[in-house]
Amino acid sequence: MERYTPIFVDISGKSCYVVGGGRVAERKIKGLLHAEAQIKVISPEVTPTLQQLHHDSRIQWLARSYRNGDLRGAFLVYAATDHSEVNTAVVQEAEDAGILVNDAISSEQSNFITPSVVRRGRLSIAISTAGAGPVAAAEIRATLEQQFGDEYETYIEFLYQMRMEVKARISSPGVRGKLLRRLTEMNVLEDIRTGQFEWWTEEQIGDWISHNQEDV
Ligand SMILES: C[C@@]1(CC(=O)O)c2cc3[nH]c(cc4nc(cc5[nH]c(cc(n2)[C@H]1CCC(=O)O)[C@@](C)(CC(=O)O)[C@@H]5CCC(=O)O)C(CC(=O)O)=C4CCC(=O)O)c(CCC(=O)O)c3CC(=O)O
Ligand SMILES: NC(=O)C1=CN([C@@H]2O[C@H](COP(=O)(O)OP(=O)(O)OC[C@H]3O[C@@H](n4cnc5c(N)ncnc54)[C@H](O)[C@@H]3O)[C@@H](O)[C@H]2O)C=CC1
Repeated sequence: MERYTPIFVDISGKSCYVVGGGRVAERKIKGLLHAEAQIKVISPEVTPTLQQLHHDSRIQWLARSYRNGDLRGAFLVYAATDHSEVNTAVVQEAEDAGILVNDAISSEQSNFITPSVVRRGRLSIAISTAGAGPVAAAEIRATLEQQFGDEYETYIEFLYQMRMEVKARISSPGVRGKLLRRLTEMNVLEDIRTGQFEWWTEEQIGDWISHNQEDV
C-alpha cells in the first residue's frame, strides 16, 4: 500500500523536538541540523556527540524524562526513546496538537517517516521502502552515492545560478523554458569531472543568454 507521499519540507528555523538522546535520536538530529532547524532534545541522557552539540549551542537539551505538555510549540517531533510506551505517549500528545510525529519504534504510529538521503549540495535524493527495509534503503543510497558523485554539487549550483539569471533577464516563460532545457544539454557535468569547468562570469552568462535566445 502506498501510504506515503514524498515532499521536501522547509524546516529551517522551525522548532523540531526529539524525545530521547541515543544513537537513533542522534541520527535523526543530524538530518535536522543539516536543514538548520531549531532543535530541542528532551532526554535524561544523551550521546557524547549530542552533549558536544549542546555545548556548542547548536541544540537545546532538556535533561529529564518526557512529560505530557513538553511538545508545546513544536512543528515536528521525533519520538526516539527505547521505551515504546513513552513513544506512544509522545505520539498521542503530538496527534492531539496536530504536530507531525515520527515514532522510531513503530512506523505504523508515525505520520511521517525518515528516508535515506544522498546529498550533493542543493541536490537531495531521498529513498524510502515505506518502512519495509531501512537497511535496503541505506544500500540503495550507497549505490546512488557512487553514481551521483561530488561533481553534482557544482553542476546543480551552476544550473541554479544560470536559472536565476535567465529568470531575471527573460520575461517570456516559453523562451525561459527552452533556454533552461538547453543548459542541461551542454557538457558541463563532463567538464566538471575532467577538471575543465570554470565558473562563468556575469558577462559570459549574459552573452550566452543573448546568443541562445535568438534561435530558441
Ligand atoms: C519507518 C522508519 C521510521 C523512521 O525512523 O523514520 C524506520 C523504522 C525502523 N527502523 C528500524 C531499524 C533500523 N533502521 C535502521 C536505519 C535507518 N532507518 C531509517 C529510516 C526508517 N526506519 C524509516 C523507514 C525508512 C524506509 O522507508 O525505508 C533510515 C533510512 C533513515 C534515518 O534513520 O535517518 C536509516 C538508514 C540511514 C542510512 O544509512 O542511509 C537500521 C540500521 C542501523 O541502525 O544502522 C535499523 C536496524 C536494522 C533493522 O531492524 O532493519 C526499526 C526496528 C527497531 C526495532 O527493532 O525495535 C524500525 C521500526 C519499524 O520497523 O516500525
Ligand atoms: N527508526 C529507526 O531508524 C530505528 C529505530 N530503532 C528503535 O529505536 C529505539 C531507540 O534506539 P537507540 O537510540 O539505539 O536507543 P538508546 O538506548 O541508545 O537511546 C534511548 C534514549 O532514550 C532516552 N529515554 C529513555 N526514556 C526516556 C524518557 N522517558 N523520556 C525521554 N528520553 C528517554 C534515553 O536516555 C536514551 O537517550 C530502539 O529501542 C529501537 O527499537 C532502532 C534502530 C533504528
